Amino acid sequence: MAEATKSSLLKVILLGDGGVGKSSLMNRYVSNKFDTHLFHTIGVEFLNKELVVDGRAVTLQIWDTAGQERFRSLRTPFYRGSDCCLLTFSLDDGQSFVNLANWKKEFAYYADVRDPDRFPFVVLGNKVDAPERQVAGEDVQHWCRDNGGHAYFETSAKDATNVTSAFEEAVRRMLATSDEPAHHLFLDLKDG
Ligand SMILES: Nc1nc2c(ncn2[C@@H]2O[C@H](COP(=O)(O)OP(=O)(O)OP(=O)(O)O)[C@@H](O)[C@H]2O)c(=O)[nH]1
Repeated sequence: MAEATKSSLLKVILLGDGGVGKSSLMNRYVSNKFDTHLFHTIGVEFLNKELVVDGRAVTLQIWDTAGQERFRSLRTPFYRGSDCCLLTFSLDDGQSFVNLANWKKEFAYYADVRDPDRFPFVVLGNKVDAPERQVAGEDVQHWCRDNGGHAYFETSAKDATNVTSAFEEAVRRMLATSDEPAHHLFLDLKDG
C-alpha cells in the first residue's frame, strides 16, 4: 500500500499596477491560456495549482488582485497569510516599475510582515515580448539587490516565457523560508 503523501498549501499573491498582466500570468500558469481581451480584476480571484518542486508536493493557491487604485480596499484584506508576494510590473511601462516600492509597502503593512527583508518577494517584469521596452533589466536587478535580494524574472504571459520558472522559484523561496510556517495547512493527496 502506498504511503500517504502530504502536500503543503502555499499562498502566493500577485500585486502590481492595473494592466501589467497579473491575471494573464495566473491564467497562463494554471490553464496555459492567454486572452487579449481581459477585463480589469475587481477585488481578488484565486486558482489552485498542484505541482512538485524538488521532490516536494505543493498545492499553490494563487491570488490575483485588482491593481487599480479604486479597488484598494477590496484587495488589501486578502494579503494576510501569504507565503510569497509576486511584485509585478510591465517592462513597457516605466511607472509600473517605479511603483513597486509602494506595492511592497502596502503588502508589508496589510499582511503584517514584520521584517520585509526576510519575506520571500519575487519580482516579475512582464510583457518581455512587447517591442516598446522602457525598463532596463540592470535597473531592476539593482533594485532587487538593494531591497532584500529578491529574485527577478522577465516573463511573458503572451508567449509563456519564464512563467513556470518564476512560479517554481517562488515555491522554492517559500519552502526555504520556513519548513512549516504557522498557518500552513497540509492536505492528504492520496492514501493508498
Ligand atoms: N504583449 C503582452 N501583453 C500582455 C501580457 N500579459 C498581459 N498582457 C495584456 O495586458 C492587458 C492587461 O492584462 P491583465 O492580465 O488584465 O492585467 P492585470 O495586471 O491583471 O490588470 P488589473 O486586473 O487591472 O490589475 C491585457 O490586454 C493582456 O492581454 C504579456 O506578457 N505580453
